[in-house]
Amino acid sequence: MNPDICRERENATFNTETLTNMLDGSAEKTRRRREIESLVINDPDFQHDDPNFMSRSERYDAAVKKSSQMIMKLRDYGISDPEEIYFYKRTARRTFHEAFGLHYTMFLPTLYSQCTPEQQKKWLPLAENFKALGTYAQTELGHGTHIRKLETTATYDPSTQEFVLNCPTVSSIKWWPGGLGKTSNHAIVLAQLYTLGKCHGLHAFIVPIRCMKTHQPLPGVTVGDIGPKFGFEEVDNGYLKLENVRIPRENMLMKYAQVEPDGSYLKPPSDKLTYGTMVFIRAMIVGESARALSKSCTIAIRYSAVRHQSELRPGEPEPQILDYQAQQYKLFPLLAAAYAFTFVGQYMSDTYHRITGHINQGDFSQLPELHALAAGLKAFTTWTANAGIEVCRMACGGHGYLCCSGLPDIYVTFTPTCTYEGENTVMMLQTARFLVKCYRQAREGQQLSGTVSYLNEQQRLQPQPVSSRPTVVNINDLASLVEAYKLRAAKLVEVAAKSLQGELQRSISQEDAWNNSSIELVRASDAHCHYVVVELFAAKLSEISDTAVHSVLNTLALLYALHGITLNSGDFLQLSQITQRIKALLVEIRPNAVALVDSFDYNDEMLNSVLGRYDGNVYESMFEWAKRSPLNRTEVRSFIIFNIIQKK
Ligand SMILES: CCCCCCCCCCCCCCCCCCCCCC(=O)SCCNC(=O)CCNC(=O)[C@H](O)C(C)(C)COP(=O)(O)OP(=O)(O)OC[C@H]1O[C@@H](n2cnc3c(N)ncnc32)[C@H](O)[C@@H]1OP(=O)(O)O
Ligand SMILES: Cc1cc2nc3c(=O)[nH]c(=O)nc-3n(C[C@H](O)[C@H](O)[C@H](O)COP(=O)(O)OP(=O)(O)OC[C@H]3O[C@@H](n4cnc5c(N)ncnc54)[C@H](O)[C@@H]3O)c2cc1C
Repeated sequence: MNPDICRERENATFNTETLTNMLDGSAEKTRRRREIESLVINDPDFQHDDPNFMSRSERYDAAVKKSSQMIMKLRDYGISDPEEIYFYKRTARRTFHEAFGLHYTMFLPTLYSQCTPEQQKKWLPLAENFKALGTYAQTELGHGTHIRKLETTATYDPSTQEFVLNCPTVSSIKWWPGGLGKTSNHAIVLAQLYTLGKCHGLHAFIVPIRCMKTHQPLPGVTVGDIGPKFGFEEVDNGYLKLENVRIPRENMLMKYAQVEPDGSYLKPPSDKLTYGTMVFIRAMIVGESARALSKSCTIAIRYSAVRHQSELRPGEPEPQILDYQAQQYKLFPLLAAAYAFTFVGQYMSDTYHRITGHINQGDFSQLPELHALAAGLKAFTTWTANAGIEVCRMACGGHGYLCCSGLPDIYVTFTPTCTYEGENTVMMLQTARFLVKCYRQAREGQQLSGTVSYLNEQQRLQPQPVSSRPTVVNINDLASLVEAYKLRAAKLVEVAAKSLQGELQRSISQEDAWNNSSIELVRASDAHCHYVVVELFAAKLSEISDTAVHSVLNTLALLYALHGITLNSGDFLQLSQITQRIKALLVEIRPNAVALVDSFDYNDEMLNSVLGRYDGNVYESMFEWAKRSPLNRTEVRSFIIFNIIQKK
């Protein structure tokens, strides 16, 4: 064990186990999570080669093998609780995606949420037993964001009681779905429904694409892999062209909208229910942001504790790079964000399950808020985490650029979360749409509840000009900082609403007014989400009874809130003390930095980083890793070089 890292742990002011238990929910939950993780870590079947030394095809094959092994083993162990399955899989996957990822994250959830009981009876046993291996095929070459314009059609033929599916143009070819290229034999296809000559918009259909016996593409189906990408090398994101593919009427997901045998159409209670799976994944991605950022911080902070570089004082030994204020300023606000997002992720998951419970009972009243919250927080947390991973990588200097640091893999695997499941700017604009609507309702005297209830105060604040509103009062008091964020959000929602109003007064169309105000609208959403994160972090503190843990998390929460103010200082009144206070907080956090990342409790196998190793023995491991590079298998690799040298 590296002596520096041992000393860091000895000097921590709190018990890491207590904090880990809190993050997991209880000591028992920590015990069970670790038990599940050790099933993977101690399993010789999961000691695969490092994917970085494999070709793309080898990576895909290994990912398929791993996915099928996971299915068998989960069955053998009798693990069926979704959360426990998730723990098992994320340990086995490590930083990467799994070959059957879309089957779990989108195909199955769509079947659970959008099938009638009869459809569930047919499809769930097939899907849960992996006979029907599925993906979610929505995006087309021409459209990913604006899904109302998708071109794939499903036309009902009452004479045979079938839908006929077609991708009529090049731009309508389905493009991107994970697991579509080579793995899946079924797809949930989103298509424009036509019945009795009328288009009823997007609906979801279960489409068999490959033979369940031979795995060959079915007649009318052209399907394949879209080629190498920025990351996701083990995933066969695919294309799909459907030409007169017939499926039975029962293959339309009919929990909400229905097509009767004679072709008559029954409307759903809300046409946005077809978008339900996207809301689910957006809600879950918030927690994924926390995990990607906490892993990156674990690597960068542990490494910064063992890396010595430069001189602080002449003649003295080189200090740990974690002692440089500039290094702390890069990493500790990210560490604080990782904790904040962990709590926000838990909140988002709870909120999703609570509101979907109401939706299942027929109460759709909270759907708009759920959509706005999931869209906004997905965008807010993925943007921050995405940028933060890169900061962590650069904070490791040159070694951060090596794949064995783990950071490049975390980055390329995480960065598409800013794009998939709703491009982030577009998601922020969806949240803004909700906020502006709420703002107008509040102005009309309606009492708002939930995360937007602060907009009720617009009325009270109305006579005051925006610039004279109170701002940060006490920079050491979290409640006061929450208030400052609340006022900033209220102010920026008002600015956006007024911009819209101003544009409309110039008698331009609603749509153009919206486009001309989109910078203000995105800023309003960003401010709203930032407020929600600070609020939830502060609320979490009130649940913590352990004094030492409370104290260190309070320091992190203050840093998160104050750092956010300095990044957006134009929106707050500038307070000269804030930078000084931030510097003091960095000093406070310094002795606990390693213990705070230890509390995330990532074991070495999951972290997969030579720089972030628990024992801090980074240099020995880097050398061992380098020796395994395929280029080192022979001393003379390229005979071209050899020939050149010989000619000289
Ligand atoms: C911890 C333990 C846990 C245990 C369990 C753990 C298990 C799981 C673990 C999971 C780990 C995670 C990792 C994931 C990795 C997976 C890889 C994923 C791969 C990626 C897959 C994909 O990438 S798959 C394609 C996604 N592709 C989009 O994402 C398209 C975006 N594009 C749109 O989504 C629409 O195009 C867009 C823009 C809204 C406009 O839609 P539009 O034109 O129809 O609507 P308008 O804008 O006109 O709005 C009209 C009104 O609809 C309202 N509204 C709109 N949407 C609504 C909605 N969803 N719900 C309610 N209301 C909605 C709106 O608010 C308006 O309301 P109002 O009128 O009242 O104002
Ligand atoms: C790794 C990966 C996996 C994926 N997996 C799947 C999958 O399994 N299934 C599936 O169906 N899809 C999948 N996708 C596709 C993904 O959902 C889309 O790429 C995503 O929804 C964004 O759509 P787009 O590509 O059309 O971007 P575009 O909408 O073309 O975005 C390009 C730019 O235009 C801007 N823009 C677009 N519309 C607006 C607007 N209204 N206002 C302001 N700015 C706007 C955006 O902000 C962005 O800057 C995947 C994508 C990736 C990268």
